[in-house]
This record gives sequence, structure tokens and C-alpha cells, in this order.
Amino acid sequence: MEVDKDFVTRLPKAELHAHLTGSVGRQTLHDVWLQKRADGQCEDLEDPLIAINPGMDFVDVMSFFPLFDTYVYALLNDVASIKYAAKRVIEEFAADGVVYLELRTTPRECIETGLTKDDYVQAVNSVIAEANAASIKDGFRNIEVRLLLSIDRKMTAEQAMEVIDLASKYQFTPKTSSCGSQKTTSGQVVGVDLCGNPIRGDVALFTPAFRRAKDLNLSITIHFAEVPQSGTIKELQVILSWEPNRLGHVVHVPSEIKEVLKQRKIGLELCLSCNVLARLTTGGYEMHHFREWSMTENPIALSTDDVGIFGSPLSNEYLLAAHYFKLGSQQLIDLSRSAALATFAGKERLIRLIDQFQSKYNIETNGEISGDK
Ligand SMILES: CNc1ncnc2c1ncn2[C@@H]1O[C@H](COP(=O)(O)O)[C@@H](O)[C@H]1O
Repeated sequence: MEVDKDFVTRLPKAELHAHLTGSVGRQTLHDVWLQKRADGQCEDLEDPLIAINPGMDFVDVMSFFPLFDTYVYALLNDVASIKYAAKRVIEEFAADGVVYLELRTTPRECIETGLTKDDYVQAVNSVIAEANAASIKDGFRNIEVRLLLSIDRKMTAEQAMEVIDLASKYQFTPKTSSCGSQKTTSGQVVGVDLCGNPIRGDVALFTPAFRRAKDLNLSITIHFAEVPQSGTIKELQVILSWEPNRLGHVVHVPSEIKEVLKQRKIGLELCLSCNVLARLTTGGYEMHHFREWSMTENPIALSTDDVGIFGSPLSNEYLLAAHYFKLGSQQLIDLSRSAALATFAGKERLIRLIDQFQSKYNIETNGEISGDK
């Protein structure tokens, strides 16, 4: 079967590294902007269709992080706009053939609109709960979505602990939690993340927060060695002491640390377009470390990172992998299966969907009636 846009879209995929705000498309931001302007707000903000450049072949990391703080957060600053944007993001991932999505986001407040961090998480959590309930009600679960809460490297230890408190409050429990705890019954949070500008902060500050996350049975994923400054053995050893379940980016990893990652067979979230367009790697797609890690036993989840900024949906990341690493259709199915192994929830359903796809694929390509491989 030919590897083309149709094939990579139909392939059931897991997206495991997607920042909610970075995944909001320009058109969605534009719609919010128009609405706010009509309400007499955001008059000093430029139209997102102009402020955010589409199809860029280079994203300057120095202006990348401030874009959120100075621009997008000013636009998505109340419950209505946050819910609208989150819903659109989920719909767009679903339309791209993502059947399991872990969205991550940083709890934030807005003094101007009175939005609290709890309001923020509640808003995103409720959109996710509705998306999951809607797809169950419709009889076919096209997408299952779970939430990860991010600690930003610029936070204090107390702020990081506040994120863990919120993660605990909105923690996903397959059954209603017992013993009168403060968890919400429709919590969607399955894990926590460490993100933000990688040249900032001392990660050791967050050890108590991640220890507590472990104690609460929250899964942990960490932005790991994104730039040379955050790829020191000292920093990476601190992070590994938190026993993360997955790592994101893994660009500038010293060889002795690579050995630890291989021994632990830790899941890796690899973001081709982000790394190449933001020049976190050198040598373009051909030289991306996907090639090296694909030869190990570490599960790999190709991921988009910030599709609103980098403009490459997950289906396109699979196409890029096919093109630059000479992967055929069966290898792309195997890659999707590899991502399934690294999920924090929903594994059985996802593997079942991939198995069904595999069976149809076998029939179409070889006329085989059974067999999962
Ligand atoms: C190069 N890739 C990256 N590396 C590190 N952190 C990143 C990131 N891309 C996004 N973020 C983090 O995610 C926030 C936006 O989404 P949320 O408001 O949390 O939904 C950014 O402010 C940044 O802290």
C-alpha cells in the first residue's frame, strides 16, 4: 500500500507530545480575536493571521517562548476562549486520524479577567471530558483524550507544587475515587510534564514536586536535553532520579545518559518538524536523532509539539519519517504501535484499533484474512 497523505491520515495514531496553546491554529486564534474585537477587547493585539507566520521554514527559539507570554495568552484569557480553542484543537487532531491524544498544558491565571489556575484547568478538563463522552455516546470512540499538566521551568518550587495539587484534584481515575478525597469524578489528568524555555531555571528545585507526583501515581514526562544548556549530565541525572515514564525531544543527550535511557527502555516523544524548524538539531531531517533511536528498543512516539506554530500535523510527521528514513507502510504501522506502548492510558483500545487497521491492511495488500502483523 502506498505511503501517501491518505494512508498516514487513516493510520490510527497516538499524539503524546502536544502543548495545548501551541496547538491552537491561526484560524482559531483569528476567530477568537474577531470576537474579542467585536466586544471591544484586545484592540492593541495584531490579527493572529498576521502575527503568526504560516508555513515558516525557521522558527526563532528566542521569539518562540515570548510569543505565548506576550501574545497568545493575552488572547486566550478567559474560560470561553480557552474552551473554544481546546475544542477546536481536539477536533483538528481527530480529523487528522489521532485516536488517542495526550494534551498538555500549563495552569495559568489572568488577573484582568479574574481567571484562576483552577478555572483554567477546570475549563480544559471539562472540554476533554465532553469530547470523550461525546464520542462514547455516538457509539464509536474516534478519539480518546487525556490531560497532562505542565510545570514551567520559570516557576518557583511552590508554584510547581500547585500544579501537582491541581493534577491530583483533576486526576483521572477509571472509577470514582473513594474515601471522600477532593478529586473530581470526571478528572482527565493522567500525568505531569516539565516544559518551558530550556535555558531557564534549576531543575533540582522541582524534585519535591515530581516526587509527590510519583506518590500520587501520576505519570511523568519531561522535556529532556532540548538545547545544549539543558543537556548537562548534572541536570539529566536529577531528572532521571524522578523516574520519568517518558522523555521529550532528547536532542543533546551525552552518550553515558543515552545508555541509561536504553537500559530503562524509556518512551521517547520525538518531534521532527519542531526540532528541525527551531534548529534544535543540525543537519535537517536526514540527521535527526529519530534514526538513531529507531534502532533501539525504546518506544517512540512521533509528535507535533506545537502544530499551531510549526504547521505540521501528526500525519505529516509520519510522512516526513517515511520520506527521510525510507519507511514503508508496514513500518509506519509499527511506528504507530510503538507510540501506543508509551501512552499513559488507553493502551488496550489503541492497540485494538491498530490491530484492526493492520488486518484491513493485510487483506488489501496480500489478500490475507487474518493475522495482526
Ligand atoms: C520547543 N518546544 C517546547 N519546549 C519547551 N516548552 C514548550 C515547547 N513548546 C511549548 N512549550 C511550552 O508550552 C507552553 C504553551 O502551551 P500551554 O500554555 O502550556 O498549553 C509554552 O509557554 C511553553 O512553556
